Amino acid sequence: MDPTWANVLQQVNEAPLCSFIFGAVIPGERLKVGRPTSQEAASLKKLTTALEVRVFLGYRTSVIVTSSPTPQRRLLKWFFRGHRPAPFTPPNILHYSSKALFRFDSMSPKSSSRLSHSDYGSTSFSSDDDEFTMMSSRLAPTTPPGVCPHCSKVFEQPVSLQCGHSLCLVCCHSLLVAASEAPVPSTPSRRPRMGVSSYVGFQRPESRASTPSLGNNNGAAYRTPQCIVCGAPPNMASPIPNLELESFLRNIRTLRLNEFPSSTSDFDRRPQRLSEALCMHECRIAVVGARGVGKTSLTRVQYSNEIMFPDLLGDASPTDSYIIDIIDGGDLDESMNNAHGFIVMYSVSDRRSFYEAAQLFKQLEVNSEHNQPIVLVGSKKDQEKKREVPTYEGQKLGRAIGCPFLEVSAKRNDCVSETFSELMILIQKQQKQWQETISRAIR
Ligand SMILES: Nc1nc2c(ncn2[C@@H]2O[C@H](COP(=O)(O)OP(=O)(O)OP(=O)(O)O)[C@@H](O)[C@H]2O)c(=O)[nH]1
Repeated sequence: MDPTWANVLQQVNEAPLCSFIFGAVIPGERLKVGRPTSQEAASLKKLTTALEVRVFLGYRTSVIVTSSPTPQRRLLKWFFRGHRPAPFTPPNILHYSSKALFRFDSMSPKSSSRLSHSDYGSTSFSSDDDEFTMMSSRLAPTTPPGVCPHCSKVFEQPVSLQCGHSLCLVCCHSLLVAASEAPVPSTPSRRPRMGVSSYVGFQRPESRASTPSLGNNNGAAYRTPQCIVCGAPPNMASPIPNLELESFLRNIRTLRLNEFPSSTSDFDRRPQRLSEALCMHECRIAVVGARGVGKTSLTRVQYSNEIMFPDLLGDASPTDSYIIDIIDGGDLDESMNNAHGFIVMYSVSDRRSFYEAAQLFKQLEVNSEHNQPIVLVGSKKDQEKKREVPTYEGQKLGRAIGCPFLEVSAKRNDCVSETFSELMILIQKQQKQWQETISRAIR
């Protein structure tokens, strides 16, 4: 498919209702499309509204449109480069960083997955992200991910309604009770008709009294209330326990960000963050180095590799989840205050950049208040013929300043994930040490 908006629009237009659209702001290598023109954006909005699907698109957006529901697994695998085995397990969908956000929405309300879009909600983009959101106008404002749209608290015993949206069991019950207590508009009594519908309308008075949880509407006994997210009508089928969501919520470690003495105050203030709802860790990694050493390339390759690191962290529990925000270049002074860790880069084919990396270390050592962990990286290791800095010099510098050293190639995707996971391990260790120090001081 030619990666143009005209093509994407055509695909969306032709896609049957059971199709899926995946939108992401990961700078994907395939189907990379630029910002749509206002006309294209308007057409897409019209289409997505008609199809009742929310699409999060933006600059550097990868869009995958498929006309069949079956290749979901393959597409997701492709999307995550096969790093995660099962699609539709919550971690696949929830793992994102503010700069690499993955959204999934099913156009089919009766999706095979019980994990509906409301379970993950919409995540507000930070104002500095050059992105925009197009939503179906028929949908109510969504709650943060993992939060019940009725009580606005993290789900407890979530159950899925027939439309696919979820509520806490208690909320579901109270909505039913409220519906049953609401005055029923006086309508002329209908003559009972033959068939299933007439049976539905009929209920013994004693059974109604004995089941106060059932909502009623002109005599019909409902077990699921009207959906407060999409307005789907009440239903006589019982809600289904959303076991996948429940087990995911159970597994999320409830380690609050504010337990860390790191500079997360700005994140704390952001409303409706995933971390607020589910208490995930947020972590900023600054990639610094001389011009042209490959900072952006490394960042991009890492984002398209895999976004989260729970399975890479050596001694971390498998439920540890980090939202990684990679700061590419940027102001060093600001990074020294904001970042939780640094990747200092030089290019193995540029000796000058090696000297600049050594200078950067000095700056970080002198000026950085938080003593953030650092990883030294020699980039472009694939350029063997142009090499100006031998490996042993990088190792020597790493030893001298006491930080891990790796040579990487963004071009070949060699040692990129390892670099980030190495740094994540150090950051995690440092945060644990801080925590212990604090709890000792409090005791
Ligand atoms: N051969 C090779 N080239 C690379 C690699 N990584 C980056 N490059 C090339 O190096 C050049 C600079 O890459 P960038 O990622 O833009 O470097 P940067 O450090 O972000 O540059 P500035 O933002 O200008 O400081 C580009 O032409 C890349 O294609 C690599 O691993 N191998």
